[in-house]
Amino acid sequence: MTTPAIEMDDLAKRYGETVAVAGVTTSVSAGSVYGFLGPNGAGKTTTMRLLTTLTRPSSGTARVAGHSIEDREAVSAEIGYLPEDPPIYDELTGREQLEYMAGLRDLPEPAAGERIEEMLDRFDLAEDANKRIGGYSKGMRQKIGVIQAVLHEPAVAFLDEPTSGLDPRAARTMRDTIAELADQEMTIFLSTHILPVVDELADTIGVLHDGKLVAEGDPETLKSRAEAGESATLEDAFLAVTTDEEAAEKPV
Ligand SMILES: Nc1ncnc2c1ncn2[C@@H]1O[C@H](COP(=O)(O)OP(=O)(O)OP(=O)(O)O)[C@@H](O)[C@H]1O
Repeated sequence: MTTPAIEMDDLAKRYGETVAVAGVTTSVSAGSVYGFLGPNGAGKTTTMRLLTTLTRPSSGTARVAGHSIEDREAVSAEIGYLPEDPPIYDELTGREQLEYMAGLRDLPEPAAGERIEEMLDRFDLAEDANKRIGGYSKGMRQKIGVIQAVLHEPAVAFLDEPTSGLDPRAARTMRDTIAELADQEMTIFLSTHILPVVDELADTIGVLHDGKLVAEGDPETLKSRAEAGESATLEDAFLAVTTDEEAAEKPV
């Protein structure tokens, strides 16, 4: 059996009184797409920040690409991360930003340059690549953010709402690209509120609610658990497992 790309063991994070992640234990197979769902405030971003070593757990452990998240340097070398607000410089052009990232990652030339051009082309950015990012639309910034997260072909890519701000054509390109990267054995940890995206791409879905993993399985299994029967959608399944039972049981 191959080592999982991500392993979490009772991973938890508290901010004062707030329990953001309440002890999550699971693993993600290498080369798979893991769809990470949950209502606002469920703890998805915090989990991704823990796995990408941007914040340290209050308790519990995790391993990413075989390295403990305590070893920031080792994990960083193996991952790419698209956060909600991608770190890009307004004063650079799109091409310069990607070249800068390739430099930080020590990517060899000419392969790096070729990959940058291929990605710019794929995301319809070639014509604007020499313009400053400061003048880019939200969708164009998002494309640069995603490209720089996967440019170095990391073992594991953490993508937070990768289709955010994208028009339908660009969103299609994004979904195709994610599927292609997974085919090339990249593990994709995908957090989004857009359920059809997860339904289409994810091999496994995990649903976080109040910091706890309340459901996990492949899309079809999750749907079959929803009460709506055979016609159940992922939305039905999501709503079923994230309803706050205490609140629902309270008399009105
Ligand atoms: N730096 C922080 N300091 C204090 N509380 C925080 C911090 N980061 C997150 N939290 C709290 O932890 C909980 C989980 O937040 P998190 O951002 O991880 O949720 P999320 O699932 O990503 O939500 P969304 O879907 O809205 O992005 C929330 O109650 C949030 O207020």
